[in-house]
Amino acid sequence: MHKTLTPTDRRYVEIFNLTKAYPNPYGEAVRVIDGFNLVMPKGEVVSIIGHSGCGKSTVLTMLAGLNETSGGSIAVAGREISGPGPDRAVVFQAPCLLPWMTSLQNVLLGVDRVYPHGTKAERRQIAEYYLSAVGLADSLHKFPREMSGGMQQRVGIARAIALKPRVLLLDEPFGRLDSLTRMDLQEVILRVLDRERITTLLITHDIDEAIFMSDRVCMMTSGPKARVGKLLDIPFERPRDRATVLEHSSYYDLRVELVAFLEEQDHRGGKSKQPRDDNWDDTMHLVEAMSATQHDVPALQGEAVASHLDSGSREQGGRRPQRV
Ligand SMILES: Nc1ncnc2c1ncn2[C@@H]1O[C@H](COP(=O)(O)OP(=O)(O)OP(=O)(O)O)[C@@H](O)[C@H]1O
Repeated sequence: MHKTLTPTDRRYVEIFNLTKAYPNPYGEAVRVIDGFNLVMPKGEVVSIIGHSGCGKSTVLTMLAGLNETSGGSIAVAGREISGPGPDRAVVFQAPCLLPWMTSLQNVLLGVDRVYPHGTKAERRQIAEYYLSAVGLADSLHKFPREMSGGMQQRVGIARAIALKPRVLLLDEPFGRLDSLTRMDLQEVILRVLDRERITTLLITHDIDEAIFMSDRVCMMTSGPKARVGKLLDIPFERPRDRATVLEHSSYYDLRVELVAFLEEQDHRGGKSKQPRDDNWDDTMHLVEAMSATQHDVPALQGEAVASHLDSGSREQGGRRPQRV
C-alpha cells in the first residue's frame, strides 16, 4: 500500500508529542496524556486499546477537534487541525440521532452540509446509497424510536461515512450492542472501509474486534501520562473474512501479545476495569451464524454517486467534489 502513497499520504494523520492536562479542583492539573505519538498512512485502520480511563477517548476527541490539546500537534493530510470539521467524522457509542427525523433525514443533514452544490436528488441518492451500504435500504423512512439500537447505530455510521471524511473516528461504536449485532456491524464497517479506504481510528475494549478490524493495534499505557506503549501490526490481508482470520496460525499469538501487554499495564497500576476479553467463546460460536447474516453491499449506481465517490476529484479540488 505504501508504495503508491505520496509523502503526505504516508503521514496522513500525524499526532506528535500530544499532551492533555485536565484541571483538577483539588490541586495541580492532571496530565492524562503525555507524549503520545502516532503516524497513520492514508487508508489505514488503527485500533486503540488500553485500560479504562487511560485516555483513549481523550486522544480521539482531540483528533476530532472537540477537545483542546495542552501540547503537541495533530495534522491531517499535511495540515494542522485547529477545531472540528467535516473532514473528521465521529461515531460515538450512542448514535445521537435527531428523534424527530427519519434515518434518511438524519443522514441528509450531513450530506446537505458537505455537498451544498449537489441537486436535491443527488444528495438524496448519496444518503440512500450509504444507508443501503449499512443494510438499511428498507428503513429509510423509519424514525429512531422505530429502530433497534443496532439499526440506529447503523444510521450513525452511514451519516458519518456519507460525509466522505478524510478520517473516521469510532469511539466504541459497538459498545452497547449484543454480540451478534456487534459482529454484523464490524463486517458492515469493514466492507465500507475496504471500498472507500477511509483512514480510521477505532477505540475498543475488545481484543478480537481490534485484531479483526485493524491494520495496526495501538496499545496505550495506563494513565496518568499515558502514551503509546506498543504498536502491533496485524498481518491479515483486506478484505477480510472472519473465519479465515480466526483460523489463521498467527491469530492466537497476536491475541496473546495484546493480553500480555494489558496484564503488564495492570500490574503497573492500571485502572481496575479490565478491557473486555470475555467474548472469545462467543466469537468462536458465532462465526458460523455470522456468515449467514452478512448484508450484501449494493453495487454503486448513478453518475452523481459515482462522482461523489471519486475521492481523487475531491482531494484535488479542495473540500468539494466537482460535480455533486
Ligand atoms: N473533561 C474532563 N475533565 C477532567 N478529567 C477528565 C475529563 N475527561 C476525562 N477525564 C479524565 O481523563 C482520564 C482519561 O479519560 P478518557 O475518557 O479519555 O479515558 P478512556 O481510556 O477513554 O476511558 P474508557 O475506556 O473508560 O472510556 C480519566 O481519568 C478521566 O477521568
